Amino acid sequence: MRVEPPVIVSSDPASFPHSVLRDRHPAIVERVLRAHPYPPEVRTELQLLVQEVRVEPLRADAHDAAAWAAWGAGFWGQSWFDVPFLFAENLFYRRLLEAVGYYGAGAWRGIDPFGPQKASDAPTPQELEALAALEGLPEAEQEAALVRAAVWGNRADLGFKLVAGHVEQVDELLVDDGKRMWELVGGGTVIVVADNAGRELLPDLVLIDFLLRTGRAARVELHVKPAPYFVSDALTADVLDELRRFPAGSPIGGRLTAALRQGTLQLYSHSFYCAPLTFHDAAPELAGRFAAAELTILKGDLNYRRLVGDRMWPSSTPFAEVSGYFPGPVAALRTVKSDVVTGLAAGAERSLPASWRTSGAFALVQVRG
Ligand SMILES: O=P(O)(O)OC[C@@]1(O)O[C@H](CO)[C@@H](O)[C@@H]1O
Repeated sequence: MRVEPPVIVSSDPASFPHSVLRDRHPAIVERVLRAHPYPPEVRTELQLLVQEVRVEPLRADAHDAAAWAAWGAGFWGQSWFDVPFLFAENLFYRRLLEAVGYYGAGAWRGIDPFGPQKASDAPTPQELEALAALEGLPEAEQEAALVRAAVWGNRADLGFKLVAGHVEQVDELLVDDGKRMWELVGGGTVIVVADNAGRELLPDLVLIDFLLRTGRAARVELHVKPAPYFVSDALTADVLDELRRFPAGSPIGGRLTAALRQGTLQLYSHSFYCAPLTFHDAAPELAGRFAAAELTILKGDLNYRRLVGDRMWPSSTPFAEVSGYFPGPVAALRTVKSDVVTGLAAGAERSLPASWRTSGAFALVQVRG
């Protein structure tokens, strides 16, 4: 049994997690304050959240106060920088929703604090056309192109772009198990666990259309977040917005809409997706879905961290070993935007630039059958 490295915290001022809490979270709040003309009491709550030194629980009347009290047991009252990074980030987004009254009884209930930001980063008609044109290629070429579009689409993460500025266009896949991914699908159910809306969700939808129209999947479940999260993560409303972006008469848009109506494409969500947990702790209902699927495709950096555990693994730790517990075949498609990496060849990282784990210039397509 491999000894697990400790769970990542944010205490080292030179570390990536520290920069997320110190720089990214205040920048996110700043954007939220600009996005909507929130009333004074909301603006005050948001400013207090940014200034908070020690993690505080949700208000007692929150619908999920008890769950959060348990997840944070042992952490309440500690510095934001000293609690696990995954917990701190999740709590930040949950507390942000509390501050803006997302679950409250008032008039701002259900208003997505990140909605205007998502809308301003919508895919262009040219991006839609380029993806639609793939249909003219031989199927093997479509398979390869769709995996690449889906993995690089993961760079369209607004939380990341907020502080990353211009991303180096290195476009290097450090691991490419794409072919193996296609060998795993044979006409059953495929689950796609979505990450970001907009420019990431678009290639994901085109991939789903390919799975369904070629019979590689009889049924696809698209898992979305139950609430606004990590700025640009996709909700049901974002999927519907995205479908409306396909021009009238677009075959892909038409097929996807029909698939939703027929149930061959099903939208699904679970509170787990906004909880400070890894897939090791997925609820039985969710784990059962993964077990029954022919393949689960996990999109994005955060889902990768949830899959292998938010730990500073040596990068040569075998991916199959750390994902072996996942209840079914799994493919992780992810642009590398945080410290957690597994599955590289021994010594491979020696030739990479110092910033390779967080620059968004590298990506992974990793599969465990
Ligand atoms: O999951 P995604 O959208 O690919 O990325 C989420 C992200 O931007 O946020 C986290 C840090 O705050 C990291 O996991 C990653 O950098």
